[in-house]
Formats: sequence, C-alpha cells, structure tokens
Amino acid sequence: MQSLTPSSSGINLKSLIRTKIQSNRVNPNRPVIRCVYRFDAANAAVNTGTANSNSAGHVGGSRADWQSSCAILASKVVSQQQNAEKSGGAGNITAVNGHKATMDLDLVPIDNQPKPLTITDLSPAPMHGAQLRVAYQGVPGAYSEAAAGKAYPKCEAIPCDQFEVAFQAVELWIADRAVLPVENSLGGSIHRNYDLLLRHRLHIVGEVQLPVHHCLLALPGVRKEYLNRVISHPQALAQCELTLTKLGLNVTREAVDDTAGAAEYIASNNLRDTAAIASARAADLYGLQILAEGIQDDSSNVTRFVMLAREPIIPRTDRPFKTSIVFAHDKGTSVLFKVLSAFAFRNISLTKIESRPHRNRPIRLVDDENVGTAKHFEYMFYVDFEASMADVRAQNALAEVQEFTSFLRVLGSYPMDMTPWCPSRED
Ligand SMILES: O=C(O)C(=O)C[C@]1(C(=O)O)C=C[C@@H](O)C=C1
Repeated sequence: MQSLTPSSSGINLKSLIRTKIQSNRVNPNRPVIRCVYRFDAANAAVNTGTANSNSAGHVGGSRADWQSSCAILASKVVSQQQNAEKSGGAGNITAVNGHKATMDLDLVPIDNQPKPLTITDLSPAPMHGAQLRVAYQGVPGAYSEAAAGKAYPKCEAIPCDQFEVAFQAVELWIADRAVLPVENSLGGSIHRNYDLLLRHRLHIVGEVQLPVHHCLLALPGVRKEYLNRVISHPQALAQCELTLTKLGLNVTREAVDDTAGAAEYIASNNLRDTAAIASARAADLYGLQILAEGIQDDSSNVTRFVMLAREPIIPRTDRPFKTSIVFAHDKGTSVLFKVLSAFAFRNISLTKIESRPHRNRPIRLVDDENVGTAKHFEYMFYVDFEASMADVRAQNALAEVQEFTSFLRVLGSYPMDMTPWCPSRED
C-alpha cells in the first residue's frame, strides 16, 4: 500500500516521541497517581470489566489493567479518605467496591488546591473543562474524523498517519481518546486494529456506527474518460468495487493510507489522470470536484468505530451495553462450541466473531508416527456480545469461558450505539 505523507498536521511516530520528550513533565491538568493495591483480583477484574487470565487460567490482571482499575478505585478511596479525615476518623480505609484495599497512595496534586479525583475525572466528559483530544487515523476529511466528531461532538480531532500512532497518542497522554474503525458492513473487519487492540492496553469505552457515502473526486475540469487510476483506502476500494466497474472506468485501483489523504495527494500533486474515493467533505477541503457520489456498492454502507481510552468505564445495566473480549485456547476439544454455549445458555446474543493469527504461536504441530504431522493454525478469537459486565449473566459466562481458555481479556464493556438509523449523507 502506497504511503502518503499527509502534508497536514497529522501526527507521526517521530513527532509523537518528540512531543512526549518535550512535555516529559507531569501533565498540569492531572494529579499524578501512584498506588499499590492488594485486592481481590478476580472480582475486581470482572467488576471493572478487565478480566484477564494468565497461563494458569487464573483470572489475574496485567499491570496495565490493574493500573486502570487502581485509578478508578483510587478515585473512590481518595474521596472516602478525605471524608474520613474531615470527620476525624482517619482510621483504616473502608472497603471500596467490596474490596479491602491496603494501599500506599501517594497523590501529588499539581495545582495549589488539592482536590480528590472523582469518577468524572475518568469519565468521557472533558477533563476540567478542557476540550477532549481525540486521535484518529487519516487527515481532515477522513471518515474517521467524522466518526470522532460523532462520538465526541465538541472534541479536538487529532489526525495521525497510522492506526498505531493513534494508540500511542492516547498511551502518551497526547490524546485522551482514539476513535478507530474495526469493521464495515461491506468490506468486513479492519484486521490491523484487531491486532493492535491485543498489542496495546487501551480499553474500548464506546462505539459509533457511521453511514459512509463515498464520492469519486478529481481535479476541476477532469472528465471520467481522462482517468487511468483510482486511489483510496483499501476498505473504500472494496466498498465501491462493483460500482467502479459499472461506471465503465478503465482504471487501475491503488490502495493508500486513507480516503481524504488520497484526495489531498491528488490536489497537492495536480494529478489530472487520477481520481480518489473519499467523502464530499474531502472534496470541499482539497478543492476537488465530485464526478459521482454515493458510489458505495450498497446504500446502507456503515463502518463501526470503537472509542479507546486509558481507563475502562464502569459498566452499567441501565442502557444497552456491548462487551468485547479476546481469547485463545491451547488444549481441549470443541472449545469454540463450549465458549459460545456459555453465552447461548445464558441468553446472551453475540454480534461479532473474528479470528486473527496467534502471532506468538502461529502453528501447533501434532505428530503421529502413523500418518505424519498435523499443522494446526492457532488463532486469537474476538467476540462481541450484547451484555454489560455489570450483568451477572456476563460475569458468570466469562467465569465459565476462562475454564476452557488459556488466555482471556475483556477489551471493554460499553454502551451500544443506539442512535436512530438514518443512512443519510454523513461524511
Ligand atoms: O480512510 C478513511 O477515511 C478512514 O476513515 C478509514 C476507513 C477505514 O479504515 O475503513 C474508515 C471508514 C471507511 O470505511 C473507509 C475507510
């Protein structure tokens, strides 16, 4: 895939590291939390949706998961501690979330008025009135930018030149959230982001489903018969495959990093033989004409994006929730059936199953002196199901699943996108 270096202010890895080095001081807007907790990992993990099983199958938690759980629990403990000190009964901190917490909490308030962290400090609302910074892959005019705006209407959208960079922007506190595409109703899964979800420790805290209306863009005055090349994001090319053929274009199709980047590339290089598949907004931003619009192969072309954060949200049961997990197994038979039945017998619907190569163990060999060696491809399995981790059915289902799996992690438990369905033009 041709990589276009966006001329806009897209973040790339070098600028990310430079930014972090320059600002390698405590973020003035956020107290620094250092906490050491001992608490009932299994319950805490399931309650805060960060269940994770290590090789022994014990529900334990990675450091990142516990840090995020700590952050949430700390916010509650700190307010309790403050109350206890006010009432003179400093004593032992009572249990939080049902967990006896023994901690050495060293909270270093940055501004001159020490104030306890509250759960709202870790919620999707902008911190202390600041504008929420949301990283996305692409340049202005990309559908991911539109998704960021739908997810967080008043956010500051930060373009990144790679999906990986958006993940790192959140991990380095350069952004507060990332909004990334994971699947499209015509093109299927964006596998790169499934792999990155596993590699990084961010949490899915929401989803948005964005109707995507593709346009064929070219420089002003260019006619379709002049074209010999169409460039765009591979997903966009896949979503318009049949229509491009029906348009009778005699063109090669080239994949580039993102749709709006393709439009920007044509404009900045004055390419009169090339068209881009991108949004109408990209046409406005980069001064291109729309040769054809609504060229996706189906009018209900929708891309699902997930919103990622450093901390999980507290699951609730007062609105429709979805939970995303990833698991692997290394022994046993009919494991997938057993895992899926753990949800089916509790009347929990699944909305997605995806399998991706198990990159740490891609092949499992089974030697048999009589018939030879079986080579089994090993997979990580991603499942989305329609239940909140606050729902005891989901907790019991995961407790059962961890018995069959060698690895289990909750990627997030978050509100479903229930916005009205209007596949009108949303660029
Ligand atoms: O290239 C863009 O505009 C993007 O936002 C990326 C992306 C994707 O990765 O699937 C997002 C939505 C569309 O389905 C097409 C492309």
